[in-house]
Amino acid sequence: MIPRVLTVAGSDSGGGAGIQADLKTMLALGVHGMSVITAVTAQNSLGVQGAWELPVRAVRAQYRSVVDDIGVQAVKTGMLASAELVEAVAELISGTDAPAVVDPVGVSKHGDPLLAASALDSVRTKLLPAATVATPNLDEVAQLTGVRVESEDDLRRAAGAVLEFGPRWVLIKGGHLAGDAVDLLTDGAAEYRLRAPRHDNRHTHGTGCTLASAIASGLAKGLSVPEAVTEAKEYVTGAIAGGFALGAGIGPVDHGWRFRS
Ligand SMILES: Nc1ncnc2c1ncn2[C@@H]1O[C@H](COP(=O)(O)OP(=O)(O)O)[C@@H](O)[C@H]1O
Ligand SMILES: Cc1ncc(COP(=O)(O)OP(=O)(O)O)c(N)n1
Repeated sequence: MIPRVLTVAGSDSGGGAGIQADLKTMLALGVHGMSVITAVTAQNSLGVQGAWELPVRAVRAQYRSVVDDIGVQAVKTGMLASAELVEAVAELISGTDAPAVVDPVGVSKHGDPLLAASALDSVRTKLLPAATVATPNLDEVAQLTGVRVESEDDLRRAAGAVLEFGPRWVLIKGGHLAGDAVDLLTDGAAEYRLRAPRHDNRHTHGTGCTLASAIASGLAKGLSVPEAVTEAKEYVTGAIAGGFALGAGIGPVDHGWRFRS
């Protein structure tokens, strides 16, 4: 049977990040993608013009509809907007027998907030402990732990600080550093550095969502965490190489790059 992956995230009207990026990634990687929408954003290549979260009961209902009938082999979480939604989703994924990839989305590439400041504590104490893999970027690491990553040498310290909150694995995304795009994956014992050449392409909208969804897709297929992250890194690197100049600002990555080569 086709592996089934559920994304619990916000909608990006521009189609580059959020639910739209997740479902495109899942299609490209050969799994059946399903969605629980937590919030709707009015968003394009220039930023986020508006955001509206859904009631907790609407999120719970979507989740139950999917999990209780269709079933899931992996869950990915993205934009959760508020403390109430973070806590509800943490409870839902904790009660589901499937690995969870938690992308602790804080702000968009343009600096627009996608999570209330009052929700940070719930992310630390409820959501991260429920994660099989947490995938913070450097801004999210700083927000959650206070650790500022200035160079590749700081990645291990950042990973240690996130692991303190209880995820089984952490992938620190070094995409915002200069030089090669280096990410660090560790469970506190094993450590992997995933390195890719930096593509000089400003059209990188949706990189984090794409990477996390690709990891969830690999886990749903039965890959180990290091295998799933390695395959996901290759996929997101190809998507960034093909990023589209759509709109006047930062365009989306190319989720369909493998269909074009
Ligand atoms: N210009 C780039 N070239 C190659 N890889 C990149 C580039 N920018 C980001 N990445 C990679 O994309 C993935 C997502 O990272 P990042 O952009 O930091 O996440 P986020 O979208 O959450 O800010 C990581 O694997 C990172 O190393
Ligand atoms: C609805 C929504 N969810 C998440 C994000 C952030 O996505 P990310 O992949 O980190 O991409 P950038 O915003 O950093 O380009 C979002 N923008 N919208």
